[in-house]
Amino acid sequence: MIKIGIVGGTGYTGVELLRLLATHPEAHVEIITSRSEEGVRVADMYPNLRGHYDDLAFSVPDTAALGRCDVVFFATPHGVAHALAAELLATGTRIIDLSADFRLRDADVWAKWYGQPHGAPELLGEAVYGLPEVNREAIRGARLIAVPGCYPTSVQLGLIPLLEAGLARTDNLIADCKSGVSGAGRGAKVSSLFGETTESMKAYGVAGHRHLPEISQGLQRAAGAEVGLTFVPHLTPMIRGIHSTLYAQVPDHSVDLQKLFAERYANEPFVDVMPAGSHPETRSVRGANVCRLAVHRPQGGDLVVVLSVIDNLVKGASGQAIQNMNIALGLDERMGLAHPALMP
Ligand SMILES: NC(=O)C1=CN([C@@H]2O[C@H](COP(=O)(O)OP(=O)(O)OC[C@H]3O[C@@H](n4cnc5c(N)ncnc54)[C@H](OP(=O)(O)O)[C@@H]3O)[C@@H](O)[C@H]2O)C=CC1
Ligand SMILES: CC(=O)N[C@@H](CCC(=O)OP(=O)(O)O)C(=O)O
Repeated sequence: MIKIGIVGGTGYTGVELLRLLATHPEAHVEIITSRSEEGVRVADMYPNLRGHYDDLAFSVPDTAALGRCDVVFFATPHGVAHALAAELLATGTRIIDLSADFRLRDADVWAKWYGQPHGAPELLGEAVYGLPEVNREAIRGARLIAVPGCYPTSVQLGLIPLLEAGLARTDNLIADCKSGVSGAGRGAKVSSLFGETTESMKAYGVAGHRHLPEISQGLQRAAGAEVGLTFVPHLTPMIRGIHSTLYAQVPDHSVDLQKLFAERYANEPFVDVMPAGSHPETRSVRGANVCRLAVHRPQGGDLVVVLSVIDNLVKGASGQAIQNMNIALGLDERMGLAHPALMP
């Protein structure tokens, strides 16, 4: 069995890791940390996990104990993995980081967007960006994996077929994205209150959101050129899910876009290109490690619209993290992740 440690077990992505790993045939969670809930049994805090982790309790992070695990997931705010990664890697432990600590290649760009110096620039050369659909070979055997952000996963999967094929104009891409409230984490905040988020919707971060450089980095890699991207995230009254409506100018009408997308993702177990004319719904990916896509060319014009939906906590975080673990360890990529979504 693979010995697993999870740092940050009381957040939404931490408990989602527990839910998914409960049915993973090769994984055994040995350590789950929380500084605020030390000693509390996991099954007492999370009744949905009763019958699974009955002997497991939260403990404070202990680097020596984590270093005895085969894989440590960081489900923590940014900066935490920076502080512990080097020591853990030295013990031979693999790190799968759900935070943004190792997603950007450039430490100065990271510092600008995260408002603090990068805490481990010496590890950036080793860090692998864990989007399997573009980086599978590098993930195999990797010791330090940066799991992509939720918005970046949905936007990149939707636009890369057009960019890799050189079909989309790169100077005016638009990503109009809606997220459920769990994307903001489990910490108490006025902006996440039921009374603030129900029966209302709002944009935020229009002037610049920290996912902009991450998305741009991935799109530039796909396009082989600089990209101009407008990214507008929105908070919507749902718990889970991201719906991205993506706009790209595609002046070449000779290519069958439905076929292009279907072929690009033909061998991808967790990307579903829906039939022409589809409108994927967030509920159809709820709880599942899948991105559903639909490509449209309204009224036969130059503007192409791609619809992309994921569950922010699964393909946008914890499911993708486990997908990365499976690939890194040479397991079947689908192990523990094959279940369908909760809703039609
Ligand atoms: N929510 C989402 O949809 C997504 C989140 N992410 C990223 O994943 C990470 C976790 O997100 P999420 O689960 O929402 O976060 P939460 O805020 O819900 O949980 C954070 C967890 O980290 C622990 N923690 C906080 N500070 C420290 C610290 N200094 N040292 C050790 N543990 C700490 C907390 O427990 P305690 O304080 O008790 O120790 C808690 O368990 C973040 O970086 C987030 O940006 C990525 C993709 C999607
Ligand atoms: C709705 C909401 O607040 N979403 C978060 C992004 C989700 C997230 O956790 O960001 P990472 O993937 O980079 O960790 C935000 O806009 O900051």
